[in-house]
Amino acid sequence: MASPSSDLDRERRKCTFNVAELTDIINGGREKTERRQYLESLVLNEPIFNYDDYYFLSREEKYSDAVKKTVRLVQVLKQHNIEDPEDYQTLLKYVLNLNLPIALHNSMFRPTIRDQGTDEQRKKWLPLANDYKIIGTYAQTELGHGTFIRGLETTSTYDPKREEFVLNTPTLTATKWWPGCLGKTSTHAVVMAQLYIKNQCYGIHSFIIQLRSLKDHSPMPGVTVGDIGNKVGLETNDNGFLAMDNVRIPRENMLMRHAQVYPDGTYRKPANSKLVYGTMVLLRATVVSESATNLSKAATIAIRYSCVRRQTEAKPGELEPQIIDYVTQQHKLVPQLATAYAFAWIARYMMSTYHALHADIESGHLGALQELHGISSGLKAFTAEMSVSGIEVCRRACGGHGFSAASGLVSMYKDRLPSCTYEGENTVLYLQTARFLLKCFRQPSITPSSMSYIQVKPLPGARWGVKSPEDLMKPILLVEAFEHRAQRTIKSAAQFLESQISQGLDTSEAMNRSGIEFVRCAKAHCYYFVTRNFFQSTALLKCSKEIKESLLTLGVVFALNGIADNSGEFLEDCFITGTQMEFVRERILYCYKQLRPNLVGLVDAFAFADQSLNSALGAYDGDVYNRLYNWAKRAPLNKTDVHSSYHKYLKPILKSKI
Ligand SMILES: CCCCCCCC/C=C\CCCC(=O)SCCNC(=O)CCNC(=O)[C@H](O)C(C)(C)COP(=O)(O)OP(=O)(O)OC[C@H]1O[C@@H](n2cnc3c(N)ncnc32)[C@H](O)[C@@H]1OP(=O)(O)O
Ligand SMILES: Cc1cc2nc3c(=O)[nH]c(=O)nc-3n(C[C@H](O)[C@H](O)[C@H](O)COP(=O)(O)OP(=O)(O)OC[C@H]3O[C@@H](n4cnc5c(N)ncnc54)[C@H](O)[C@@H]3O)c2cc1C
Repeated sequence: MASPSSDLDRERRKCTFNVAELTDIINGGREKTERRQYLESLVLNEPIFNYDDYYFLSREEKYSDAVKKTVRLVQVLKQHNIEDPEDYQTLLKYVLNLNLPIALHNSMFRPTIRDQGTDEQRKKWLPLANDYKIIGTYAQTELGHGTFIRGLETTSTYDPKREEFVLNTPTLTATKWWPGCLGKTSTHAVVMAQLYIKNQCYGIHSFIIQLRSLKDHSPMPGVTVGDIGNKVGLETNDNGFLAMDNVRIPRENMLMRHAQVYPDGTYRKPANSKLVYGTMVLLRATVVSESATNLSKAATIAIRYSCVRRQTEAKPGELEPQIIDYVTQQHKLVPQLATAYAFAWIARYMMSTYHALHADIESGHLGALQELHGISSGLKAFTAEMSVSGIEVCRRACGGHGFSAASGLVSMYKDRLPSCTYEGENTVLYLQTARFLLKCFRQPSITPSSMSYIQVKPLPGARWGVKSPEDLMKPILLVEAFEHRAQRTIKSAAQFLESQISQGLDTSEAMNRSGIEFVRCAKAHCYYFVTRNFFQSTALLKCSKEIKESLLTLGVVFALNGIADNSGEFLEDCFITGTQMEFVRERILYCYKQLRPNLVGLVDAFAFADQSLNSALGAYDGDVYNRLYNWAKRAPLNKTDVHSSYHKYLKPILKSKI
């Protein structure tokens, strides 16, 4: 048997490009790489951030361990004056392999105060939050409602006499349920509640509530709070419940940047009622980036392992091939790698679009709200869905060892799975994007330039200009196929809706009946958007010819697999012919062959620290079998040669039989 490490060494020698150059591209430049390395150096050598036995811990131990790590992380950040949120995100993404029990504090609580608080409120709360003197969460979802926010039942009633709001959980279904970090960690929460003034309801607004005493962490009077119990993954997080019984807060605790309640109870409504949903939009954009990072990790583990793992001698006596050399294995893993790169590029686009449109919104250009919502909803759903399914493909591609916790892929899958549900259930978000696409289809004036393609009506007899398999290496033709599919499905969804309305259905029922068409066109739009962005971004890169070639080939794999996996949608209007579909399959194989020498280089370029992968299968040195063996020996069941259950239960029956 060949040595696993020599297998990876050989793979690395075969790589045609400079891996460090690609790492810089992925990170966004040399300076960013150096910053990342500096941040890594601050934590990687600290024993507290060791994850070696993490997979053996119980849920409670995992939570407790995560709190310990969180506190140390906060100390490190303070010690080195690290305040830039980007640095914090870099640490979480590339270095620390866990969901912190302060995730919501940084990803939602602080941003909500920043975006929805007045200048005075920011001045009061942000220094406390930035310094972790208080820890907050975002409590919106209730037992009875998550998707339909307008249906939330928690009430916040203004008492003008005392200039206070009184918060209540009027029914069981009004109990806040699911908010991350709520159960045991947070001292404060932004609570979304229906605002009542003089018996009139003004809809959902945000209020800052103190949940726990800052002296001893016990729940505040009127507050019932706790953990909701075990769920799929996210064991380090204390997703919680919250019920409030006449909890009084000062008037100043309503976040009043957009809507105001004056001392006498006069209400001033926001310029747009959706401004209160802003933090969710930010987090949806963040999910795109998280989906990219995690799929990159999964591809790194599975591809390194597949170069080390050997199985089934082709001819008697010959060395068994590396499993990566089976084309079926390549067909599992190369598309995941291509998707990881496509998502890394779209994540960058999403974040810069978020910042640009958010700045527009801040300066009063509220038209940007629907554009940002339209783009971010679909991309959140699309990337979460493909990333989660891609992680599972990677896990299965590792065979039996993919089933072991030591692979790192089991917990990754479980921790990412909820991203299809939280921050807007995926179907619900696709439907939101579809609404926006249809609006653009009908109203050129509101269509942003990034979506102007929607205005071009697809020609009924349009045919794909691909004449040979070589043509499939041309980005323009690949993008054209996705553009055509998106245009056609948007048009067809609009026609379907109109046909329902013309049959006499009211708008909401017609929309419901059109839902499947809506989701179809939203997915088609997202595939087009991501493919187009991949080729556009890659074309702009200033890099070596070898890197550009590899990236373009990955783009072709992403596009061609998208066509092959959704072939019906391209064939049904005869845009693509059966012969062209054969070209597609042929070219996919060709691309796998082209990429084969560079697969390890392409995953090494993500530059994940071993600690952040926490995988016996995916470590840089490829020493898979020693790692698996040593890890198993440390399993709690192996602490003694004879387990206590032998003495308690097994011994009597074993003896009685002889
Ligand atoms: C390295 C850092 C890592 C950080 C990682 C952190 C990990 C954290 C982990 C988990 C956190 C999870 C947190 C949460 O889950 S918080 C709760 C999230 N909840 C949701 O997302 C709920 C989803 N529901 C909604 O968003 C909405 O209710 C809705 C489905 C969009 C419908 O809203 P509503 O009923 O008010 O609206 P209408 O249907 O009446 O639509 C009216 C028009 O408004 C448009 N609209 C809706 N939302 C928005 C928006 N946000 N912005 C702009 N416009 C919006 C909607 O499309 C309609 O437009 P139209 O033109 O069609 O009339
Ligand atoms: C791990 C995790 C962490 C979370 N963290 C937080 C948090 O920090 N803070 C917070 O406030 N919340 C949080 N949530 C709640 C989360 O945001 C909601 O669960 C999510 O928005 C989905 O809402 P729901 O549970 O009401 O699902 P439902 O809406 O009940 O969805 C069930 C099904 O109904 C369908 N459906 C619902 N409405 C429609 C519709 N209009 N059209 C078509 N189909 C529809 C959905 O597609 C889905 O198939 C978290 C949830 C999870 C799982």
